[in-house]
Amino acid sequence: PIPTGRRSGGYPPALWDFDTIQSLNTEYKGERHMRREEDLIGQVREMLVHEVEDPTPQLEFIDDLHKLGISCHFENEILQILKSIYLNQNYKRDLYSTSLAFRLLRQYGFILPQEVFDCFKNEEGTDFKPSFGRDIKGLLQLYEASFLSRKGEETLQLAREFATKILQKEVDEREFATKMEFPSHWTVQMPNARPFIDAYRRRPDMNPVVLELAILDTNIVQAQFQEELKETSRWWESTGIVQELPFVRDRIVEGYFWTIGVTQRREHGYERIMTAKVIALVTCLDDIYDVYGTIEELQLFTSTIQRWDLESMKQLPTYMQVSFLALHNFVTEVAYDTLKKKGYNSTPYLRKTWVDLVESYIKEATWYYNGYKPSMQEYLNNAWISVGSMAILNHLFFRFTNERMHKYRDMNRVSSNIVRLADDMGTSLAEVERGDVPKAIQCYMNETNASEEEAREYVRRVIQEEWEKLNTELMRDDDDDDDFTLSKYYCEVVANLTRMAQFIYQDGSDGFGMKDSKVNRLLKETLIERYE
Ligand SMILES: CC1=CC[C@H](N(C)C)CC1
Ligand SMILES: [Mg+2]
Ligand SMILES: [Mg+2]
Ligand SMILES: [Mg+2]
Ligand SMILES: [Mg+2]
Repeated sequence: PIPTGRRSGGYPPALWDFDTIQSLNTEYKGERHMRREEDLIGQVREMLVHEVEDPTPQLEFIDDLHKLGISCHFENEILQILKSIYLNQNYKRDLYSTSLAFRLLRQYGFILPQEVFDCFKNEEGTDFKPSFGRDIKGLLQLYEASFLSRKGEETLQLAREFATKILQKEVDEREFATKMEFPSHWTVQMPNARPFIDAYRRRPDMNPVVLELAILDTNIVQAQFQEELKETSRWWESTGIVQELPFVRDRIVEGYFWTIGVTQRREHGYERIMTAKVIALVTCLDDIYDVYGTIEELQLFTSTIQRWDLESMKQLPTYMQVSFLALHNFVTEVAYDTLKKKGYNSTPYLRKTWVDLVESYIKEATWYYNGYKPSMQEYLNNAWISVGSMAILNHLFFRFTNERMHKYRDMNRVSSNIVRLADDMGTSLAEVERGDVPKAIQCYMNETNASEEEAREYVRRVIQEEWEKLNTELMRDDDDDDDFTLSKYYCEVVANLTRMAQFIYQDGSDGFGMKDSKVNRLLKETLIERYE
């Protein structure tokens, strides 16, 4: 056996200490700024009109508002415009306009059929007409639209292949590589808003009122995020986990940053703070099982959590008592808030979430201890749970739906598969190096003798296929929701959690606390530095 326990995860210390976090400040809490923002929102609202001959400029405007991070102020107007385009089918029939309309309509729930692209295909319908190969602007939009495909939509598969083949040659390699990794549909909104504002302000068609609103809004929402981060940091400090478990990743700022990708809606502060706590607890438990606990201690810890009783704690080492009690208190706090808000007791479901998580952890720890190398499928059947996304989704579930659990099962699992694969693409080399169960890349290499690059290519293909399944679930328009809005919010956070994992672990790096990463620069811009 390979002894588990008492290793180091090699994780650098926290980048911000408690006092630094608590001292964060910004002038954008003042009434003056709120009034100016309301005035600018009113002016921009006037620009959103839906009785127009050619809706393409409006579609481009909606796309800009989303990427500038301010679309949430114009939700009703945007839905009105898209609904009228969907009903009147009055978008222009060129490749660019059709592709743009297709993507935005589907993203907002108006499911345009893939047949709208038939007029661009050859007589046999076997491919797109070669003449469209010269329309780079249209091809880029067609490429973007292809990421809205559901299972079995061959025309969109054709569209992606047709566009990719030509764009790879025509468009500057680096720019297209970025587009390949982050098509709009896979791009999370809030952490990317500031780079988009930077680009927008240099555009010849930049609208000064829209720009002023985007700049003001990013500073105002940062003030709100900072207050939520301070509250999260006070909780993290109060658990004493950093003192009692010095080997654990101290990443409360990165954990909170994750949540602004999950939901950027101003009214979801409670959900962001709750999710940041879940991420901190998941990370703490992950490091206990992966790095520090001996196999005997881990077995004891797992049975205490399965029994969920405070009595059996005394058999645990102190560091496990602290983390179990912190977890127990958190679940009690959340269940209490849900009871007050929704009138029912979610404790049994939340408990099961954490029991499922640690049972997936002890399975990996036992595999590692026995030197067992699971097949890719066997590994994933457990690892969609052990990555931790289900802990987040199950806590958010009770805030955003009044539904029965089974309705979202497929969507949850597909999202978690992608989160797991993205996590492994970014972290598994270091984890396996330090000593951890073989992750997706290693499992595939063990199973097929493939090289690491071939394994990464395979994982990227699986992520694409999983997104098609996710799109299929997200666009399922069964109208049995007893509360459509809450269900829409839940579907939104599932898609955004997926996007945020791809963002954090982008280009195969671990953005969760590696200070020189692009992710950390965007974190500082979004949470710490004011935007000039
Ligand atoms: C969704 C999610 C995935 C993996 C993260 N790591 C850091 C444990 C925690 C949150
Ligand atoms: Mg780990
Ligand atoms: Mg782990
Ligand atoms: Mg992990
Ligand atoms: Mg990992």
